Amino acid sequence: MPHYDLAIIGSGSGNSLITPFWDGRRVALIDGGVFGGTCLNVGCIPTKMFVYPSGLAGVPVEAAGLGVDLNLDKVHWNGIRDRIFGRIDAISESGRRYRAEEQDNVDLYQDHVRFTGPRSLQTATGVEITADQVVVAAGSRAALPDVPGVGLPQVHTSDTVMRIDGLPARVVVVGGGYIAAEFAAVFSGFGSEVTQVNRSGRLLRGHDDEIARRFTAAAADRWKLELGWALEAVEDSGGGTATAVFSDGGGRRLRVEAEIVLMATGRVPNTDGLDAAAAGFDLNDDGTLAVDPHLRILSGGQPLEGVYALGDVANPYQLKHVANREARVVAHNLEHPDRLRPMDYTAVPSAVFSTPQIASVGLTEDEARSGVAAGTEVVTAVQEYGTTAYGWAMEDAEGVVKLVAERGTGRLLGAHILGHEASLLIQPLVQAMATSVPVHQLARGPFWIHPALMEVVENALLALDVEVPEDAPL
Ligand SMILES: Cc1cc2nc3c(=O)[nH]c(=O)nc-3n(C[C@H](O)[C@H](O)[C@H](O)COP(=O)(O)OP(=O)(O)OC[C@H]3O[C@@H](n4cnc5c(N)ncnc54)[C@H](O)[C@@H]3O)c2cc1C
Ligand SMILES: NC(=O)c1ccc[n+]([C@@H]2O[C@H](COP(=O)([O-])OP(=O)(O)OC[C@H]3O[C@@H](n4cnc5c(N)ncnc54)[C@H](O)[C@@H]3O)[C@@H](O)[C@H]2O)c1
Repeated sequence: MPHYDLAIIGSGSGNSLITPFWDGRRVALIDGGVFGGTCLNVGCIPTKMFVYPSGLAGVPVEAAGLGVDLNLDKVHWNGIRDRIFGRIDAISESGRRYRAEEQDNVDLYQDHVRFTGPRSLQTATGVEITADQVVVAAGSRAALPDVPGVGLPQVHTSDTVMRIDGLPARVVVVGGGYIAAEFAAVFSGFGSEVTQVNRSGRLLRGHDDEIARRFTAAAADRWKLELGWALEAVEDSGGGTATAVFSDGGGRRLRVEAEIVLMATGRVPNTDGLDAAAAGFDLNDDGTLAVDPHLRILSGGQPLEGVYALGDVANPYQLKHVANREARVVAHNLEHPDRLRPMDYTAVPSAVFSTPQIASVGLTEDEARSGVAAGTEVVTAVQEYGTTAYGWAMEDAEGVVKLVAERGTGRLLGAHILGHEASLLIQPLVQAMATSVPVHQLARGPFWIHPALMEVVENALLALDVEVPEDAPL
């Protein structure tokens, strides 16, 4: 039975745990899927590599409003696809080869594995592995609705839809979250006829109401949007197409035929395949592994020494930058068991790379108004891109920055941006929240370049009705 100093389940964020510290120590890296995990192979990276050219395909429409006539001649889907995966597949394979063939101290097991105890594992092919320390970085997977027809070849998840052959004429996108928003924009930008169908009456429901409402309206301007329909079944319509059938719960049916039905209905943590019960691991209600602030897995409410979890299998964010930070914390704690460091989740931002783009950090207005300690006053400011000089240059009628702050202290509680490069514009606000810089200091301390689009953030900060100390920068 091979014994290791460290066993890691998952080669996504888990792969980065193998620092030079482990040279000369024995490490087992175990992954039953494609080497490199979700973000590299089927997640953040390929999606954004489709988002960017899809955005370019939309430039003629934007340019026409500014007096520049451009024509879109053709979208080479297969060429784009092959360029993307030509790069990604090579990175995955070279990472795999490095661990499997070039690092003497690392054994790569390309196999599924389950726990037989907190520090003992068994692979699907029967190899028993034990280790002094263990990290579970097993990620999450797409959750498919339990309806007839989900197994049809026309039905895809984000795992498979990026590799299809040829740009589909019609796509049905089921869901109203991140993945639905991004793929609806990608396919519609490239010219597919997209119908997005969502159960509830609003897209991106976890976001601030103002942003979700504006995004829902913006989406309806760009592609067909059907709200308030629950998926009942997918039927084979013959000729390579399928029909997604939805119900409004009151006897009405919606039938949408398309070449591709994309299920973007959430992701579930991969805890079920690990036999967490055999190891005695505690689970949260959402199925993630329960961990302490040092990211040690809990068993009966107590942390297990040297047994850690990180990423989608252990946090509710399902974001790569969160998994990366957790990996740095776990890497430190594995190497310094006598000086454990906690994970800090202050000001976790996220972005939806749709059209328009959305970025967000901290509390929504509703959360702030219901959650902030009694006696503190919440103030908000909404600033449209179109009120700034750069917004005029763009003729922007959609972009908006919404800020939520505490009046007395000037503490920024949340920031929500919809529009061009929202994921970039939000970063100074993330910085301010992470380092506790109050609104008056951020707005008036640094210079803000004129007339950059970033002025919309400066103006939103200045518009917040917070108390400004007398000695604040002018
Ligand atoms: C379409 C899409 C787009 C996304 N875009 C973004 C984005 O723009 N920005 C962002 O921050 N996040 C994005 N995400 C989320 C991001 O990809 C994940 O949060 C991140 O990849 C999670 O990393 P991880 O290390 O926790 O898990 P993963 O990278 O999923 O790694 C887990 C690995 O564990 C392996 N594994 C699981 N169970 C077992 C087992 N029992 N035995 C052996 N191996 C096992 C799997 O094969 C997998 O390779 C996106 C996700 C998707 C699906
Ligand atoms: N840019 C990014 O950071 C990015 C991009 C993509 C994915 N992600 C991560 O991946 C995770 C998963 O993305 P997602 O979009 O699949 O999940 P999500 O949780 O964002 O949205 C799921 C959607 O599916 C709907 N839904 C769930 N079950 C359904 C059913 N049976 N029938 C119809 N609709 C149903 C929900 O109402 C919701 O609108 C996200 O939470 C996100 O953190 C991040």
